[in-house]
Amino acid sequence: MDGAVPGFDGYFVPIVLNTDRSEWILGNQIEGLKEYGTFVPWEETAAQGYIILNENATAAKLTGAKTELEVDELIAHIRMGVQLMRVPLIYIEYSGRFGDMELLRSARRAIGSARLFYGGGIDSAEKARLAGEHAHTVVVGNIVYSDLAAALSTVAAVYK
Ligand SMILES: CC(C)=CCC/C(C)=C/CC/C(C)=C/CC/C(C)=C/CC/C(C)=C/CC/C(C)=C/CC/C(C)=C/COP(=O)(O)OP(=O)(O)O
Ligand SMILES: O=P(O)(O)OC[C@@H](O)CO
Repeated sequence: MDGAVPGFDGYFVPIVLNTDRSEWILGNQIEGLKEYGTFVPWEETAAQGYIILNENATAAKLTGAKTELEVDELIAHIRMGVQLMRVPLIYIEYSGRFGDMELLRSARRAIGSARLFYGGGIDSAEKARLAGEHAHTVVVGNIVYSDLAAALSTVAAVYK
């Protein structure tokens, strides 16, 4: 619940789409809303359909995510989020390693009117460029702490 800090431009609330553990689909979110619901800036807040595809990521272990998704399963998860749950964005999460760009390409084809976010293993401009070919938004994580220059180089690679 550390993210409930006022003053940011926006807030994303993740809903893990590829887990059977209900606390990561709605349980923790409801607990959060019980505590902070009155203060949430709804105009700047959106749900995020969160699909975790690296089995070694902390988030995958914590949530018991089913990370081995075939293309048709991935597309079904995206449609569940975008078409049935109406989330405005899907986050393909590979935190800790660079992901499968063919899967990302398939995700983009299925995304409809939602936005596609990608995160995981972006440590160079080239990897950012590859992910940016399919994702609307590329998220940079650990490289910010280990190599700031490389992290900054990703910006121009995506916004070209
Ligand atoms: C009042 C105010 C300003 C509010 C703004 C915030 C807001 C909208 C609050 C509303 C209340 C609410 C709904 C809160 C959400 C509560 C909550 C905790 C929901 C669960 C979120 C969720 C489903 C998360 C799943 C993903 C997950 C478990 C991520 C963990 C990430 C993690 C531990 C990463 C570690 O990364 P790292 O150390 O780099 O390791 P890896 O390399 O292995 O990734
Ligand atoms: O640390 P990395 O592997 O860049 O991952 C970033 C992001 O996907 C975390 O949500």
